[in-house]
Amino acid sequence: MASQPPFKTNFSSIFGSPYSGSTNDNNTDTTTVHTGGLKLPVIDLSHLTNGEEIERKRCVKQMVEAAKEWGFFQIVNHGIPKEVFEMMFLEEKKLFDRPFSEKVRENFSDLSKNCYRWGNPNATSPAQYSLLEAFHITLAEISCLSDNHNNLRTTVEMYVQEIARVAQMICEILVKKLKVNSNYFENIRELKNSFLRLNKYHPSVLGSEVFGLVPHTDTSFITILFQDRIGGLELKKNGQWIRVKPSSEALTVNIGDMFQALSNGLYQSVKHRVISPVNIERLSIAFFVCPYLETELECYGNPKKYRRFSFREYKEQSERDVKETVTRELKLKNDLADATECFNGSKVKRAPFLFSWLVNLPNVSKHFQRNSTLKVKSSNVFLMELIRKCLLLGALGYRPAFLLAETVGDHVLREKLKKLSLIRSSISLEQSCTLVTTPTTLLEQEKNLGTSVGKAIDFIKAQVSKKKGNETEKTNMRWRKAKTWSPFFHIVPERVGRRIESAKGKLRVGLKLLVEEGSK
Ligand SMILES: O=C(O)CCC(=O)C(=O)O
Ligand SMILES: [Fe+2]
Repeated sequence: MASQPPFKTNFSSIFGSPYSGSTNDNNTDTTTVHTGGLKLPVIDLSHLTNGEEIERKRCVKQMVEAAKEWGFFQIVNHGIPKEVFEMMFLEEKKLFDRPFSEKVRENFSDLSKNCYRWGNPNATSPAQYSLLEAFHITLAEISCLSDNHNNLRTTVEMYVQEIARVAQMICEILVKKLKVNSNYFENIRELKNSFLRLNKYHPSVLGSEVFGLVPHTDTSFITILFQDRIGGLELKKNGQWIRVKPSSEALTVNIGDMFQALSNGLYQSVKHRVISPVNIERLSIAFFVCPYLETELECYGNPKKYRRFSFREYKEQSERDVKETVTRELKLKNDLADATECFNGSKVKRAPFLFSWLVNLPNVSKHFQRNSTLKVKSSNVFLMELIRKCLLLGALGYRPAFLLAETVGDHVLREKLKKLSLIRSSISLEQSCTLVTTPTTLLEQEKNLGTSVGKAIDFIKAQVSKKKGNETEKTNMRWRKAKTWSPFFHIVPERVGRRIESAKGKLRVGLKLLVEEGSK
């Protein structure tokens, strides 16, 4: 019986069939992986136990620096025998090889209901879909693993024993630097909310825009990952995705949201993702050190970036974030469909030229991306145009511009539109507008209109400045900000995919909300 989840069918039922590898999302950002020059810190843990005091101190310093600078590091000589990993992988394989119909069954291996996850049923775009299946086993559940799978239980117990020892060492070092209450890590093996995640990534069959695991941060204090030799894990540093080299000797450690909060942002919970392997499967095992639900986290440092909050509170907030994002996403999709429909056909004839340009923008962008003979550098150029025109149209009082701003999804833009629309300009672009449909003619006409658009924008800027008195500089600054704003990271609701699975939200969003609510 087939063990693999029905990814293709599921994917097609969400996004339509057959999947062509091209979507309306400009958000996948899968191509910008840079590896040259940057090397993930590798920390030799043997210095902690065997080394001289000076070596021990150097090792501690390296780890703390890595947590601050990278939020990621690799550890070698951790003392876990390689047989432990081999046995764990064997059990993991056996588990994933069980028939799919069994794995989805409630109480499979006496595990809890949501322990087996695959794909992402809540994805609203292919870029939110993860081509993986995973078992999520909390420490509390290990002892419940059924006797029928005794090997699994004993192997998992052994693995957790070993990995928790290493986690204990790392957490103690990291927390010591913070001068906060270190009770959080008294006995990691007893933190029943901590969990193992067994991941199996399937070869990319749904197109290059679909991730193995969508970009996310971990909710944990720290996560320790063991992976096979296939690779695919990438982390984000200075705006670039960097590949983490797999190694059978090294474990990869990353800082999670809880340590970022505890350290008042000193340690970084860094965004990471997995690119689907090509023609091969990939296995990994992640151990997440998490507090008890009722544990209250208080950050170190002044001024405090985050108020005191419990882990439960954080998780619940995150779940709300996820729900809202999904609802918002679906609403935006419908809005865009409405807007497109509205401006297709006869109605479009009455629409101003710029608006039809806007509606066609995603297609235009794709067209030029594919056609290298045209001198358009990237879809960024088009998206910046989209923003500029949204602003302009909003300023001229066209309500649909709000819809498109919503679709772009950036609050700076929306706020700007709200303000600008109060100042009705007398400029009418409609006079010079004719309906256009093809990307080339659109661009040509846009070029012809270039100067008047520029003038209109200048006029609006002047109006805004006048209205705000001597706030011209401020306005210009906001304007520059809107112009340099990168749309990619706002369009991707990265919270949705992985976070739905793990019921967690974006630290930036989740904790910011907490701060705001708590700033009394
Ligand atoms: O499998 C990997 O390389 C990363 C897994 C991961 O990030 C996770 O499970 O949160
Ligand atoms: Fe992760």
